[in-house]
Order: sequence, then C-alpha cells, then structure tokens
Amino acid sequence: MRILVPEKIEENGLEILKQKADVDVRLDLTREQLLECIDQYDALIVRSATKVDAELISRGINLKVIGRAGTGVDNIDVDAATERGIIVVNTPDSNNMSAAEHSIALLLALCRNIPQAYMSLKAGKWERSKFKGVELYDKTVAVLGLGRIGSLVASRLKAFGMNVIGYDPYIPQERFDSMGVEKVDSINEIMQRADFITVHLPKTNETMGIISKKEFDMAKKELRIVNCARGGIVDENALYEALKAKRIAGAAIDVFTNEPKEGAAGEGFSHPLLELDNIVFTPHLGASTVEAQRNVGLAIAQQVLNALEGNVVEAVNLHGLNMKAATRLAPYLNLAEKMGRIYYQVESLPAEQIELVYSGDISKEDTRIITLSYLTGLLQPVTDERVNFVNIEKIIHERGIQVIESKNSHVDYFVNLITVNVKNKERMMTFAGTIFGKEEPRIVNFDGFEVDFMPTEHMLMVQNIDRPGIIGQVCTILGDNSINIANMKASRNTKHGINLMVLDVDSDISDEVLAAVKRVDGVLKAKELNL
Ligand SMILES: NC(=O)C1=CN([C@@H]2O[C@H](COP(=O)(O)OP(=O)(O)OC[C@H]3O[C@@H](n4cnc5c(N)ncnc54)[C@H](O)[C@@H]3O)[C@@H](O)[C@H]2O)C=CC1
Ligand SMILES: O=C(O)C(=O)COP(=O)(O)O
Repeated sequence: MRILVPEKIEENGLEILKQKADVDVRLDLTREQLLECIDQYDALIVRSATKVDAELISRGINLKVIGRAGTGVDNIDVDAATERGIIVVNTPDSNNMSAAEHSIALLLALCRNIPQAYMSLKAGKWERSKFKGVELYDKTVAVLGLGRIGSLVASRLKAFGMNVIGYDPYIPQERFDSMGVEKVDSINEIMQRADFITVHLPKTNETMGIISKKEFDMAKKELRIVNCARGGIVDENALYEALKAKRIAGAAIDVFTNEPKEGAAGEGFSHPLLELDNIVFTPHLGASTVEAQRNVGLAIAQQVLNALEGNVVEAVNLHGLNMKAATRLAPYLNLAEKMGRIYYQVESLPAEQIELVYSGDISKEDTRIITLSYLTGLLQPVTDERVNFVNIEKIIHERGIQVIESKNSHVDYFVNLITVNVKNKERMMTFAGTIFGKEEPRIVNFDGFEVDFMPTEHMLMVQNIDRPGIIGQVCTILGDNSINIANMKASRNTKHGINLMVLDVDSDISDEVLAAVKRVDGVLKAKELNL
C-alpha cells in the first residue's frame, strides 16, 4: 500500500501509517508533479492547501481513499471521488476546539487592535489614543452556523456576558434553547441587530457570499465580523468596500478564497484586504495548534488505514449510512455480500428487480447497509469499476435495477433469515441465507432448493436428473483430479425430479474438470462458485 502526503501532518500520524504502508511525504510537490505521480498511490492525505479536483482524482487510478486531515472538504471534489468509489474521510472532531479558540482570539485581537498596536510599538511608537478598543461585554454577537465549532464559540462568548443570537435553519429550537442562544430566522435580522458576527458555516453554494454588499448595507456601523470558516462566505469584495468606506468597524479573517500552498512550492500571498487597517488576519491558522494537529494526525491515520483495510469508517461520502451499526451487523454484511456474488455466477441474464426480505430478529435492525452489501457483492464481479458502499446506489440506479426491501418479524425454523428474489426478464430466482450462532453464514435456499451450506471460496454446484450413480461419478472426477471434497450437500426437487449438489472443495476447479462433470450423463448444469 502506498500513501502520498503532500502537506504537513503530524509525526504521530505518519508513524502509524508507516507501520502498515509506504508513506511518501512530499511537501515540495507542484500541481504538475502531483498530477504525474498520483497514479502510483492507494491513498492521498491532504489538508486545506491541495486541490483534489476531478482532474487529479481521474489521474489517481489506484486511489481508494482520500483523507482530509482536518474538517472542511471543500478542497476535495467529493462527487468525483464518489463516482469512482473512492472513500473520502476527514477528522471533524479533532480540531474544532482550536478553531473555536482561534475565532475568539481573532475577535479579541480585533476589538483591542492588538496586531496594529504591536506593530506600532515594534516601530518604537507609543500610541495609546490611536488604539482605543471596544468591549464584548453586554453586546450582541451573532453566531452563523451552530455546529461543532459555532456551538463551542457560542458557549465561550456567553462567558463574556454577551447576548448571543444565532442563525442556523438546520438545527432545532431545542438545541438553541439548551445553548441559551436566541434563534434568529433571517440574515437580515442578524445584520440589523449584531454588534459582532462570527461565521462558522461550511462552504456550500448556499453559504458562499451569504454576507455581501446588501447585508453590509443594513449592518450597524459598529459591526465587527470574524470569519474563521472559509474564504468567500463573507464576500471579499463587499467586505473590502465596507471596510474601506468605514461602513462597518472591522473584520478579522483567517481564511481567504484563494490560499497558496506553504513551503518550497509556495507562492507568497497578496490580497486587497491586506492594504486596510481596520482588519486583522492570520494565514489559515484555525487548526494550527499542537493539540489539534496531534489529534488530527492520529485520527486521519486510523481513518485512512481502516478504509484501506476495508474496515468500517465514518466517511464523508457514505451518505448517512449508519456505519456504527455496521460493526454489530458485520456477520450479516458478510453473508449478504456472499449471497450477492451467487447470482451472476449461476445466471447470465441481467437482474432487473431485486427484492430483499428480512425476517426474524434481523428485521428489527436498520437493514439498508445489509442491502448495500448484497448489491456490492452482486455487481462487483461483473464490472471493471470499483464498487463499494460509496457508489453502489448510483451504479444500481444507472443500470436501472429496481431494489425493494421488506421486513417481517416472523420466520419458521430460523431465528433470522435474508431471502432474496432476483427477477430477470425470463424468471425469478430465490436465494436465502441465515446466520447460525453468532457469525456463521449459511445458505439455506439455493434457487428454490432447500440446502444448508457455508459459502466458501471454492465450490461446485451441480444440477442433475435425480437418479442413482451421478453423484458418485462427479465425486470420482474430482478425486481423479486431486480435488479434495471438504463438504457436500444434496437436495432434491421431487416435483421436477432434479437434484442439486453443492460441494465445498479445497482448490480451484479447472475448465477441463468442469467440462468433464458436465459430460456426465444426467448432469444438467455445473458451475464453479467463488463465494
Ligand atoms: N480556520 C480553520 O482552520 C478551520 C475552519 N473550519 C471551518 O469551520 C466551519 C465550521 O466547521 P464545523 O463547525 O466543524 O461544521 P459543522 O458542520 O459542525 O457546522 C456547520 C453548521 O452550519 C449550519 N449550516 C449549513 N448550511 C447553512 C446555511 N446555509 N445557513 C445557516 N446555517 C447553515 C449547519 O446546520 C451546521 O450546524 C467549516 O467551514 C470548516 O471548514 C474548521 C476547522 C478549522
Ligand atoms: O480543518 C479545517 O477545515 C481547516 O480549515 C484546517 O485546515 P488545515 O488543515 O489547517 O489546512
């Protein structure tokens, strides 16, 4: 496994990665060099400075995971990654405290002109009257976005004795109430009431430019605004004009619309906002603390390795899947995936409709993830694309396969049962599986035949006319070819006079052996199964 790290991540994370993979830390890479070498890597780990766009993703033909060592994934084209079944993971809980504290540091620095006063004193001046500031106490501060960082900021600002109001249409009133934050339903009202605004929104189409000229025009003259979220959420031109015309009192900015990369490949930085005096800024330092980087380093290493090893991860592009349940349901995911692999090994007509029926204990669970596991097993062997939880729904949709899930609490004989009815343009095939004990997968219905076998890597399925002598001949062919039989189950359909044999063998079955089995008089079908 090869992992490329083109940005600075903490040594503790790198150490963990290096135990299991070849890790190339290449802080000097230019965009062109990155495009050229990305095809050699299984995983890419970035912070905010690397643009992981559709072009880079399309060149990453071996990429399985993109790790964002931090929170915002706006520098990653998540849709392009999803399209290719590339898992995108981040570490949203690892740097939020640092970002919250930095927002407050910026707010205080802004209120008391700390950077300007520092520069003046450094220049040997003693300018006490020039740097008169304002207090936070008893003022109204508006928090935009009351997620992880916004809510930390809100509770800290309450400790300053501020009147905290908030704008976030996506969280319920109860959450506002429990934080002691007044819910405000419109940006207009925020602009009219706020002495301070602090922005903690994600960068989305909806939030970009959410504060622009129109909003500044309705603001108080005393407004001071902090943006430690993403450049452009506060429109940079409008902010420049409002500050220059002293339409508002000040701003503190940690993030810019276009940020350069630090290091040898870095380009330096210039921006019209840097010309102004009523603004303080930092070069995207919100997450740059010892603690945040230590947490982020550990978390991203674990996330990326888990994803590479096929373990359960909380990914950005798993679309609300309950991945916590995945650990508990692991035996069912395994069973469903193996059941999925059966269909195209025994049938060539494309599946048009798939009905999954969950019965017994399993019907009480959130079964969506089990269904996705079945579909992944179904399609992986018949496509060149990488298929996984990330893109399976999209691929199923593109192929026009209808998927139906149903549940019933009752089932005869079994504690739990997954039944799958696969319809193609000629007929319907039924398969069923169950978990014995804690985690043993068993197939108990194979295309209408009642059976009971463990799905394994090397299997032979034979259908024959139900008459004596055939089973013996098939076993002799296997024996003559040194193929050891570990287990064998037979089941008969008395109505049609057909017998089904499922043999678990210890090695591959060659085309010649399969052809010899098919030539046995009375054998109707013979297929090798890899489950
Ligand atoms: N400066 C820095 O170094 C850092 C910046 N960040 C940035 O901080 C921001 C906040 O991060 P988190 O708190 O972790 O995100 P979060 O996802 O926990 O919270 C965002 C909140 O914004 C709300 N929201 C989304 N769209 C909205 C809209 N159109 N109008 C109003 N509310 C909306 C959501 O409901 C959510 O409650 C992100 O942009 C993130 O990238 C994060 C870490 C470090
Ligand atoms: O985690 C985030 O969203 C951040 O903005 C931090 O960015 P960084 O990892 O310091 O480049």
